[in-house]
Amino acid sequence: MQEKEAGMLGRVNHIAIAVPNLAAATASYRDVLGARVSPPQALPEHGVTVVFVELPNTKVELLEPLGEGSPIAAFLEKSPSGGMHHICYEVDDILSARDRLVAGGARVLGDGTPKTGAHGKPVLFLHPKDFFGTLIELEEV
Ligand SMILES: CC[C@@H](C(=O)O)C(=O)SCCNC(=O)CCNC(=O)[C@H](O)C(C)(C)COP(=O)(O)OP(=O)(O)OC[C@H]1O[C@@H](n2cnc3c(N)ncnc32)[C@H](O)[C@@H]1OP(=O)(O)O
Ligand SMILES: [Co+2]
Repeated sequence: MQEKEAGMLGRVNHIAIAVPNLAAATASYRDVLGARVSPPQALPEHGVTVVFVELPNTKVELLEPLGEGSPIAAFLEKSPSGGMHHICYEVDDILSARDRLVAGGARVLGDGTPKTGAHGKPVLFLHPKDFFGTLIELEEV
């Protein structure tokens, strides 16, 4: 895979954890870990409902499946108690990042057209098999 141009990735926007029960996970982060947690956002176009745990230097996204055909259903079948699901890096220009990654041999999931993510920004996903078993999300900020 071609070396990515230096400086393509910005901050870690969030680390995502898939959970079987979002209300229980929210209560645990709020009441046991003492964290500030946003209200749930249902995102049917992504097949998930999410909350964000607000941290000083980044966020944790807790997500549970929403509706039929959720992209995280199979993940939770394999890991019924939940698990680390993806890491989201910020990029300045998601289309140029996509084109550079595809030119370098990486697989962009879906048809390569960015979707609007939980923060109302364009997002794309890169196949976990291309990045050491880690699902990568890119969010344009
Ligand atoms: C809230 C909106 C947005 C935001 O703004 O933050 C989001 O975060 S939405 C989050 C949910 N949406 C997505 O995850 C979209 C991208 N994901 C997908 O398209 C799929 O999950 C997938 C990556 C294609 C996997 O789909 P799955 O049905 O599990 O396919 P397979 O069972 O064939 O898996 C293939 C292979 O990949 C391994 N895998 C699956 N998920 C992950 C993961 N999260 N991390 C690492 N590896 C993963 C899976 O185990 C298979 O491996 P093998 O069994 O070794 O082949
Ligand atoms: Co995400």
